[in-house]
Amino acid sequence: MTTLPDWLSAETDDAALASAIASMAAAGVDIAAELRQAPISGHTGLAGATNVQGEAQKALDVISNDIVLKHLEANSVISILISEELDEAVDLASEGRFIIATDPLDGSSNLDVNVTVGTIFSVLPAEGGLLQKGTAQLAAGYVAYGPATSLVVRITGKTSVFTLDESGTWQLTVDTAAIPTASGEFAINTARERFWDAATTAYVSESVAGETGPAGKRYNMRWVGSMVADIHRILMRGGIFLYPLDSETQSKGGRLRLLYEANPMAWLVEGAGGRSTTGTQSILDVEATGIHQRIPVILGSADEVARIEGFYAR
Ligand SMILES: O=P(O)(O)OC[C@H]1O[C@](O)(COP(=O)(O)O)[C@@H](O)[C@@H]1O
Ligand SMILES: [Mg+2]
Ligand SMILES: [Mg+2]
Repeated sequence: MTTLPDWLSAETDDAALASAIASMAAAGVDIAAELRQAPISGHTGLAGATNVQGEAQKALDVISNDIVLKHLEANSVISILISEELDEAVDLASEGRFIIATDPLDGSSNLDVNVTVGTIFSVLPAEGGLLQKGTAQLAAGYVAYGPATSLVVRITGKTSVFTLDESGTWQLTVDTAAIPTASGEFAINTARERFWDAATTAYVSESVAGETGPAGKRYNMRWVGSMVADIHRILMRGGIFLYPLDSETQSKGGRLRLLYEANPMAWLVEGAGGRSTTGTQSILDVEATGIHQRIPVILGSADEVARIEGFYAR
């Protein structure tokens, strides 16, 4: 049995980096325990506050953020925490070497219906400052709280998947995730069609036309509404996830956040042989201009990402 500590020591000689990842994995174990009890403890509802993005916080958004903060405060290698739920970056250990950017609870609109949610994190070098490109990441990961609790993690090599066992140990269940190059599954919120740009409209209508259209192949559509769940499906069996820039999100720059949603997911998807783009450039090359910056996100099977890039290039 390969456990997370074995994997970490095989993937990096940097014990401090390994401990930063282990702290996020430990936070995931605690958040999983909260989520299992949430309908009983009554924590699925609103917290009564809004975050810096103007979104109503769920009680579990706040609880998950507090759990992450507790684990990171206890680890002297962590210098700064950036979180979806915190307006400003939080200074932790002054000598710490790493910044963690996190979405402590992704997909929280799915909490009251018992559908998979997640915790996403990115590890950056402290010396690079708050605003770094995705290419500067030292590691990234997410925890998916579904029928099984999964931890997906990558330092700079392969993307691996762990499953939480009954004793609270992360056991390696997929050594090297490999996203199939070709796929017939796309994920997009089609209720936003009236806001889409020409490239997105063309990509989706060609997909929906299936084997009788120009794509010459049948497609299926899936949209969980939790990015972690949609990306986990793509990591395990291929597909493409799209939250493109549209006329409604244009003024904000997009819907999803660069530092703690797009960058870590792009890091993991690319480690599994998939691709990432905003439509016009690699997500990992986007200059960060704010800790809560939003960007358009397209991720997944290489052939499908290339197909939509073709529409953006026209
Ligand atoms: O409401 P929509 O348009 O379906 O958007 C869903 C997307 O928003 C998110 O819920 C945003 O994340 P948070 O729940 O962390 O705010 C993603 O997980 C998901 O992909
Ligand atoms: Mg999110
Ligand atoms: Mg969130």
